[in-house]
Amino acid sequence: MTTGYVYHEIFGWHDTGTHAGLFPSNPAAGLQPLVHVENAETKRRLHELLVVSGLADQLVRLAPRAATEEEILRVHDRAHLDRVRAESLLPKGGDAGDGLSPFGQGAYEIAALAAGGAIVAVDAVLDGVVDNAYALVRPPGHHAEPQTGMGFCIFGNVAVAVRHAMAARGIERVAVLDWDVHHGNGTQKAFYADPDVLTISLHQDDVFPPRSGYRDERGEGAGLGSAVNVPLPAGSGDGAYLYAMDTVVVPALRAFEPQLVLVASGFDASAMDPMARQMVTSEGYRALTERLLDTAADLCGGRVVMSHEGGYNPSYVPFCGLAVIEAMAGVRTLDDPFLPIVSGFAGQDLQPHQREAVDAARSLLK
Ligand SMILES: O=C(CCC1CCCC1)NO
Ligand SMILES: [Zn+2]
Repeated sequence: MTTGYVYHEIFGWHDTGTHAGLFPSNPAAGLQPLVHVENAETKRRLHELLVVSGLADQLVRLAPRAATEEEILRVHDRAHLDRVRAESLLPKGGDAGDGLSPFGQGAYEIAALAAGGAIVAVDAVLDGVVDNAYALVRPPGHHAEPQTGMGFCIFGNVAVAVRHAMAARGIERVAVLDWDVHHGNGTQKAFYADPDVLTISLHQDDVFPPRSGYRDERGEGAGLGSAVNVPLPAGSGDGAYLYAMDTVVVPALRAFEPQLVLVASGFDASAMDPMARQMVTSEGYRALTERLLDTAADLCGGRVVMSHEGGYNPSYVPFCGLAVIEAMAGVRTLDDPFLPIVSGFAGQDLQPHQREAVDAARSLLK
């Protein structure tokens, strides 16, 4: 398989500041300065592992381009775009819209490059330059809604790429699988009434955004049934995620018959992530990817594009990302040194309450 790879060092220059958004430094309250949890390090280390492992040499490097205003406005309101661009001109930047997502000067251009990076990956797959592609972009996008950024996301990178595939490339049916541990609310909202875009989100139940991603969020109007949510209990590991993949995601994709599949690929469901409480291992992510690629091979010539979202452990995200991109390229390089530890955690296999949660989601499939 030929796999495209989008990355640019400037993604590491997106400045999210020295406080965690939620807890700005406040000496009187005992809050010391803290590098924002969404920082460059984790993505940079994934990129460097791809290079050092030799996998990067087996990928087709794709240069990102900036998404145009027109492309961003297919998803977002003019007011949101203009506000981000205006605050991005300020020496101390601004915030994506929820007060938790600070950005520095120049953030507009970097966020436009992230969305454009997802577009470039889609074009390379649709043009047959590569079979599939991974866009290691930053800032992430899946929480950004049409009117506002949210949860460290400025523009909906995946949503912008979906709209590009449909409006500019004539694709009629697109499926989005979001396996970031947090609900893909932004992507869901962009297409909630659209029967031609299937959004599927696997996420830890009720973590972020608060009270979002419940099973009964299934779409509206003509889009009813085109949103699928699989909230998983805290502690869900490889067994639960693969059961959800096999019994909900794959059947939903087969019923929808997409012409293109995008993945909002976050690694914060991993066993070592600070921002949630799941237990997925690198081999779990590899297996999820292999199942998705097998399904996409049957449905849409294997056309799969992944766009990077969350994932905050700088030691483990690199090995999770390596496993996914190895599966996409059909090669193996370095073993995950953490695997013996995390795969040994009790509860990696499917637990009864996790089976119940997945079965409840499956019962709502149309
Ligand atoms: O990884 C993320 C960011 C989640 C955080 C945003 C504010 C608190 C939790 N979203 O996918
Ligand atoms: Zn996340």
